[in-house]
Amino acid sequence: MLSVKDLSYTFSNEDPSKQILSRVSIDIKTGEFVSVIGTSGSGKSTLFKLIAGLLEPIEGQIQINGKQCDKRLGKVGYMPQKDLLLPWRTVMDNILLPIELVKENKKQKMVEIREWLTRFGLSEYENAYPHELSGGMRQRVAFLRTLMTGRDLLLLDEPFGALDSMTKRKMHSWLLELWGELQKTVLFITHDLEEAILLSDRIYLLPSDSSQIIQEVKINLPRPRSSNFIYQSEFIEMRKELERLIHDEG
Ligand SMILES: Nc1ncnc2c1ncn2[C@@H]1O[C@H](COP(=O)(O)OP(=O)(O)OP(=O)(O)O)[C@@H](O)[C@H]1O
Repeated sequence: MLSVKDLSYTFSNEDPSKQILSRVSIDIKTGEFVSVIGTSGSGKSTLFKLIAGLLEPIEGQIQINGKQCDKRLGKVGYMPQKDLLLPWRTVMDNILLPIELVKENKKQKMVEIREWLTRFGLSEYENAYPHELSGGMRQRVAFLRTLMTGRDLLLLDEPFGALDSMTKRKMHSWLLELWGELQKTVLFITHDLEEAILLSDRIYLLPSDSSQIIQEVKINLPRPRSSNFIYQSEFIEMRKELERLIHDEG
């Protein structure tokens, strides 16, 4: 579904040697859930912006569905780190944004969105404004807006980073159930190792120094998983292994 090959990027035109990403390669198969972890500033969000088409690489290729994709904007569902809900638009109008952009039939989509809002426990908030929502609710609205792009590949940039641990656990169960049902392909940024192991089929570890290579870890743990899975010995072993890798990398 997604193939990134030898991707390099720098924000500095004066000093091209100051690369944020250097020859990064990743592959995501259809239906996979893959996380990207790495220290702050290692270039995770930059990688997502490159895949989404908001930035252009200085080197390397990005293929979506087997095709080299130079015009990538709108080809993937992208949920940025900040939820970016427009404060002057209601929940419904925020979710309708991607539909307005491609000039689809809004009335038809509203019926579908109302069904999703009910499933997301937000049916009473259709006409609420973002400031009236809790953090978890805002993330669900932002996720629903990403879903409404209709894209099969979703890039989720640290969607639960700002949530308290109880809400986060609820959101994990919610996302695991939804992912199982929707059969979307997900690329997910997180700083939380437990979250990465619980949700993912594989994890990419982005190096803090762009001269080093990206590492890949397979999460060979059975599915379906629930949020209680984190207490099982195989999960704890996996976490130890990941911590060892991160420690060695540092
Ligand atoms: N628009 C920009 N102009 C210049 N430098 C930038 C810009 N955006 C990001 N950077 C720099 O690029 C590097 C990578 O940033 P990026 O946001 O991709 O990191 P990240 O791994 O997602 O970090 P975090 O985990 O803190 O979100 C950082 O050093 C950052 O300061």
